[in-house]
Amino acid sequence: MSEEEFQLGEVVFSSSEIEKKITDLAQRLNQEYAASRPVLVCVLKGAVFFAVDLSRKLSFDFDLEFIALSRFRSGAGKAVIEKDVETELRNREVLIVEDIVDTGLTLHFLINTFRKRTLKEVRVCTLLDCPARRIIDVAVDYACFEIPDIYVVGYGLDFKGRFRNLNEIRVLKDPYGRSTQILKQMGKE
Ligand SMILES: O=P(O)(O)OC[C@H]1O[C@H](OP(=O)(O)OP(=O)(O)O)[C@H](O)[C@@H]1O
Ligand code: HPA
Ligand SMILES: [Mg+2]
Repeated sequence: MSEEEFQLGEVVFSSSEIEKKITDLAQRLNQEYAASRPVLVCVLKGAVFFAVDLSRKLSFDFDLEFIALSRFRSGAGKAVIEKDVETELRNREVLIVEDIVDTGLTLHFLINTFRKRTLKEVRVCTLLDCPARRIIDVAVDYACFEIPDIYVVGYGLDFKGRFRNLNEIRVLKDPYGRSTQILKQMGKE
C-alpha cells in the first residue's frame, strides 16, 4: 500500500486522557521508587515526549539517559546501538521508557542489554502496549494504555518521520477502514 493511501484517522487517546494516565503512572512510580535513584532510559526518538512529560511529574531522584538503536524489523538482522547511555549502569536500577511495545523485539534487545550491565532490576514503562502484535515474549511492568492491532501516530509516534508533534494519538487508517472497525470494538466510536 502506498503512503498516499494512508489517512490520519480518529483520535484514539486525547491529550487529556494521555495526561491523566501519565499522572497516574507517575504517582505509582513515586511510591515504588521513593527510596531509590533509578536510571530512566528513554528510547529515541518516539519515547521522548512521554519521557519528558512523565519525568516532570516524578518526585524521586533519577538520572535521565537516552539510547538510540538502528532500525530493525520483524527479526531481520540484529539491533545495533547507535547512541548509548552515558551513565555507568552497574548496580543501578534501570527503568526503560518506551512509547510503544509492538513486536517486542526492541524491548527484548534492551532488557537483555541492560541486564548484562546491572545486577539490579530492569523494569519497563510504556505509553502504549500492543500485545496482539507480539512476536517475542517481553515483560512490561507499567503500561498506560493497551491497544489492539492498529497503527497509531502522534505524541512521539511517527509514520515515516511524520506526525510525532500531534498532541493526541490518532489512528493511521487504511482506505478499507479496518482500523475504524477495531476502534468501534474498543468503544471509541
Ligand atoms: O516492539 P517493536 O516492534 O520493536 O516496536 C516498538 C519500537 O518501534 C518504534 O521505534 P522505531 O524503531 O520506529 O524508532 P523511533 O522511536 O525513532 O520512531 C517505537 O518507538 C518502539 O521503540
Ligand atoms: O503503531 C505504531 N505507530 C508508530 N510507530 C510504531 N512502531 C511500532 N508500532 C507503531
Ligand atoms: Mg522507538
